[in-house]
Amino acid sequence: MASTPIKKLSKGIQEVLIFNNEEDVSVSLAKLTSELSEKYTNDKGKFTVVLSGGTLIDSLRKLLEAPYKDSVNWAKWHVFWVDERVVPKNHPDSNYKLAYDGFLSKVPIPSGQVYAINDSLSAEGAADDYEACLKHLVNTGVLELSTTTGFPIFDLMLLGMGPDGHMASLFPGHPLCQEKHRWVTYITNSPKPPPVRITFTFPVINASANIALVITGHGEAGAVAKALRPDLMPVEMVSIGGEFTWFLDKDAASKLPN
Ligand SMILES: O=C(O)[C@H](O)[C@@H](O)[C@H](O)[C@H](O)COP(=O)(O)O
Repeated sequence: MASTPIKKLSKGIQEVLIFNNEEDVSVSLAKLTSELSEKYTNDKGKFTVVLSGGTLIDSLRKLLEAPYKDSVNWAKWHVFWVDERVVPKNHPDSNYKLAYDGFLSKVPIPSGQVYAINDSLSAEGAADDYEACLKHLVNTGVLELSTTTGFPIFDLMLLGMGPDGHMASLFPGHPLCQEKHRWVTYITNSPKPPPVRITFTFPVINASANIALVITGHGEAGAVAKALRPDLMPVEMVSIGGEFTWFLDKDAASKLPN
């Protein structure tokens, strides 16, 4: 049974659906995911899905119930992680373990189509290895590349956002947010523990065909309000082909972070 949003907003091309409670979010997320699974499976014979950690996995629980558990064509799913903590796969901090225990162990996705990180490598090695895995999957036809950007296109990314506004392991103000070339990179000083992680970069996130950003609970309310503030200042609407440089004195810049 689908649940109806109590409110709809839009932010540019992004649609924002607000539900009465987390249960309704979960119901609606299952419906969207199963519809996209059917569409991509029918069109291309496969469905590439990217998971995050956090509360997202629990929000996927309705997919484990009727009608989805038996109607979704799980054999066509290919599962990836937008970010992963560099810990053994059986460690309590592992996003793989979180997803396996709460979701993947309960549906018949072939194990060869679940792409966990190599947990025997360093962060740098694991990021290189995961990027090589994605490139191999491009060569075997599981993933396609965007003809405009050259980055891999995933059918659906299921993402969360932290109270500080981070998504994947891309934290506000961190230089990794500026990465333009790598598909997968690593961080050794994540503000959210554990500190050592690998993460997809923004160009890969931006190449995805669909993103469901799932945010529930009071903890993230401040970050949501900041990200969705309705009023763009006129200066934020300027978009030019050449360079646009701000010249500020220290007083004018005094309320900026750092
Ligand atoms: O490995 C991680 O830390 C997660 O992938 C992370 O990016 C998560 O998606 C957000 O922190 C939101 O987490 P919550 O849903 O628990 O707020």
